[in-house]
Amino acid sequence: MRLALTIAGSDSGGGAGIQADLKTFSAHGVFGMSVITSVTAQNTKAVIGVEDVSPEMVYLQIKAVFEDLPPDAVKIGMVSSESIIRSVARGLDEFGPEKVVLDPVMISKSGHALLKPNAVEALKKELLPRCLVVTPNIPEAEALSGMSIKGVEDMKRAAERIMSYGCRAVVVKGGHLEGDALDVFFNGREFRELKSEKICTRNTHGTGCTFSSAVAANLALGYDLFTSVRLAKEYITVAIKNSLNIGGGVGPVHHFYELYRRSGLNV
Ligand SMILES: Nc1ncnc2c1ncn2[C@@H]1O[C@H](COP(=O)(O)OP(=O)(O)OP(=O)(O)O)[C@@H](O)[C@H]1O
Ligand SMILES: Cc1ncc(CO)c(N)n1
Repeated sequence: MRLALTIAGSDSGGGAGIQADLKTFSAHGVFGMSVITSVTAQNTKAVIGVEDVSPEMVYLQIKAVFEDLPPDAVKIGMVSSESIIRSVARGLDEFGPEKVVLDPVMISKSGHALLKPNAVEALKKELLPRCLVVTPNIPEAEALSGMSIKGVEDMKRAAERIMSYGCRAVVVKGGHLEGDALDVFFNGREFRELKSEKICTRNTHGTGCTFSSAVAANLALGYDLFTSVRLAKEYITVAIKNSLNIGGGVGPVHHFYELYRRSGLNV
C-alpha cells in the first residue's frame, strides 16, 4: 500500500482542505494521513471562522506520522501563519520527504483570506525551496512572482520567477482565466501546456486542493512528475464534470473512482 500525507486546513463543509485531500487519496487507492494546521468553519457559501492549531501541535502531528508511517508523498495546503510555516519547514527538514507538493493556498473561493498577508514571504523562503512542485492559481502566482498575469505567456514568465525561489517545478493553473482551462507546467528546462475545455459550472469548490492531492497521490504511486501532473489534470476534469449541486453557494467537486476510471478521458 502506498501512503500519502496532507498537511492542510480542515473544511467543515467537506469540499476543500483536508477532506478533499483524503477523498482524493482514497479515490487513487492510496492510504491517506493528515496533519491539521487550522480548523475552518466553512460551507459552500462562506468561511465564518478560522482557528489555527498551535505550531507545536502541527510539528507533533508531523513527527507522529513520519516516525511510524513514512509517506511516499506529501501535499501541503493551507498553512495560515508564519509560525505554522516554520513548524512545517522544521518537520520537512527533520524527516526529509522527497516528494512534496505545495498548493500555496491564499484565499478561499468565497473570498476569505486563508494565509495571513505577512506570511507570503515565509511561504516563499521556507517552503518553496523544500518542495518538488508548487501549484499556484493565477492570483497566487501573481502574489509569488510579483507580476500580473493576463495570458499564457505571462503564466510562463511567472513560472520562471517562482522557480527562482528554489522549487524544482511549477504548475501555474489557469482556471481563473477566460477561455480553456489551461495550466502551464515548467521544470526549469521545458514548458508543457495541459489543456481541457472549461466546464460551465459554478460548483468548483475544492478544485485546487483536489488537483494538488491528485499530483501527490500519483507521485506516491510511483509516476514521474509530469505524468503525475497530467493524470491529476484528468482527475480534476472528471471531478468537476461530476461536481455536486449541493449547498447554496459554490458546490464541491465529486470524488468517485469509478467515474474516473470509466471516463476514458485523455487530456
Ligand atoms: N470550470 C473549469 N473547467 C475545467 N477545468 C477547470 C475549471 N476550473 C478550474 N479548472 C481546472 O482545475 C484545476 C484547479 O484550478 P483552479 O485555478 O480552479 O485552482 P484553485 O483556484 O487553486 O482552486 P481553489 O479555489 O479550490 O483553491 C486546474 O487544472 C484548472 O485548469
Ligand atoms: C481549509 C481550506 N483549504 C483550502 C481551501 C481552498 O480554497 C479552502 N477553501 N479551505
